[in-house]
Amino acid sequence: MKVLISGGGTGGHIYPGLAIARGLEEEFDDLEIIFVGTKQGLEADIVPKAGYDLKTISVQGLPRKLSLKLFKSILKTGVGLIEARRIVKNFKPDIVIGTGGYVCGPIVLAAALSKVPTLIHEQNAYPGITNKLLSRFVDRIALSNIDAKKYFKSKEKTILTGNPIRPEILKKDRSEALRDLGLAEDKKVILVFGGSRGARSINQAVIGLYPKIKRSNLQLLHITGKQDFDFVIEKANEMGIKDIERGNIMIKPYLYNMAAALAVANLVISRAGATGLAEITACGIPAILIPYPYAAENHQLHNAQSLEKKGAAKVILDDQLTTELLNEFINDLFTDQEELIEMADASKNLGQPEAIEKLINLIKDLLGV
Ligand SMILES: CC(=O)N[C@H]1[C@@H](OP(=O)(O)OP(=O)(O)OC[C@H]2O[C@@H](n3ccc(=O)[nH]c3=O)[C@H](O)[C@@H]2O)O[C@H](CO)[C@@H](O)[C@@H]1O
Repeated sequence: MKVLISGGGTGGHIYPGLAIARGLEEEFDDLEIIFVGTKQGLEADIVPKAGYDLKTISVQGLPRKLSLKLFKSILKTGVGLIEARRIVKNFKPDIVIGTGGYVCGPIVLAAALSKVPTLIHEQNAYPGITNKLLSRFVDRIALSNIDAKKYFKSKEKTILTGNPIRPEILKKDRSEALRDLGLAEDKKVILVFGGSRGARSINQAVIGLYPKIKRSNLQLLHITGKQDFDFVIEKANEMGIKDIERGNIMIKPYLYNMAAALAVANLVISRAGATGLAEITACGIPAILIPYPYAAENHQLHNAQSLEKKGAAKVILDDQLTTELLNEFINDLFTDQEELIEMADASKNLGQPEAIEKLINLIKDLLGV
């Protein structure tokens, strides 16, 4: 069976595609999978590292305003559509799956026009523009959140599946993960990450925690995002925290082994992207969430509040984030372990580890196998 998966731009769109690929591999023996993305998106780095072939097309997001840039983008999308048609014609997929990001536009459209079965997956309660446009052409629209349904005209095509998690995330053993990461067995771990690209405001507030964490019996695994890594290291050096791989603080630009990080985390501090939250809850980790304030329709605030309401997370607004406030939250949570345990239970209750199975069943239905 040949499967073409497209999703790109940020990790939140790519990892659900990788989860589907892994899920299909567990189900089918005779499988050929390729991914389609752009050279500029994070997929160009992540997908080959995950062991899959990535074909690229030239496409870029359309600016909302009338401008020369809009004209150029339309032209590029036209070229992308020709490239996408060629890929579909040559690869002859049995199904094409889009997991969001503008790169899915040409490839899923080219497949639908060639009568190849198509499925798109929407991670957010507020759908992305590409998925909204594609919804008219595709066979099925898988949703992570039922709130997204109202935004799609073809409601009969929608089906609630949840957000698929890479199977390795659910299987990772904590002791093995601690060894993989080089962290100590006897200290609790706080995992910090600002989505797939990092978050400057979170990094700045977390840097302020270093001196205290250094002296505490907590360990900090701080994933800064590639852009901020040098800046964070410089600040750490200025604070005299040179031995960054030892004194309770580990700083990384990006982690390809997120399964290990999630297996060891006793608390997560992060943005509130839908894919990250699906992983955090599937692993039952309590969280302090700082939603990205400029996400479309403020959907990260919506994501974060739905965890907060169920007792799985604390929410700090980006403009109120300070080292002192973070410190206070961390102190309270690690002093009152009972609350941390309750939050972990609430988080676990929200997790949907079965989402991957639902998606695989949907794919099987579409293929009639
Ligand atoms: C700014 C913005 O609009 N962000 C959107 C983007 O977030 P973003 O791309 O940041 O996605 P998420 O936070 O949802 O997920 C991050 C993903 O990257 C992985 N990861 C992260 C860091 C790392 O070092 N290694 C690693 O593997 C995580 O395990 C997770 O799978 O897509 C999400 C899903 O459509 C949306 O909900 C977010 O609102």
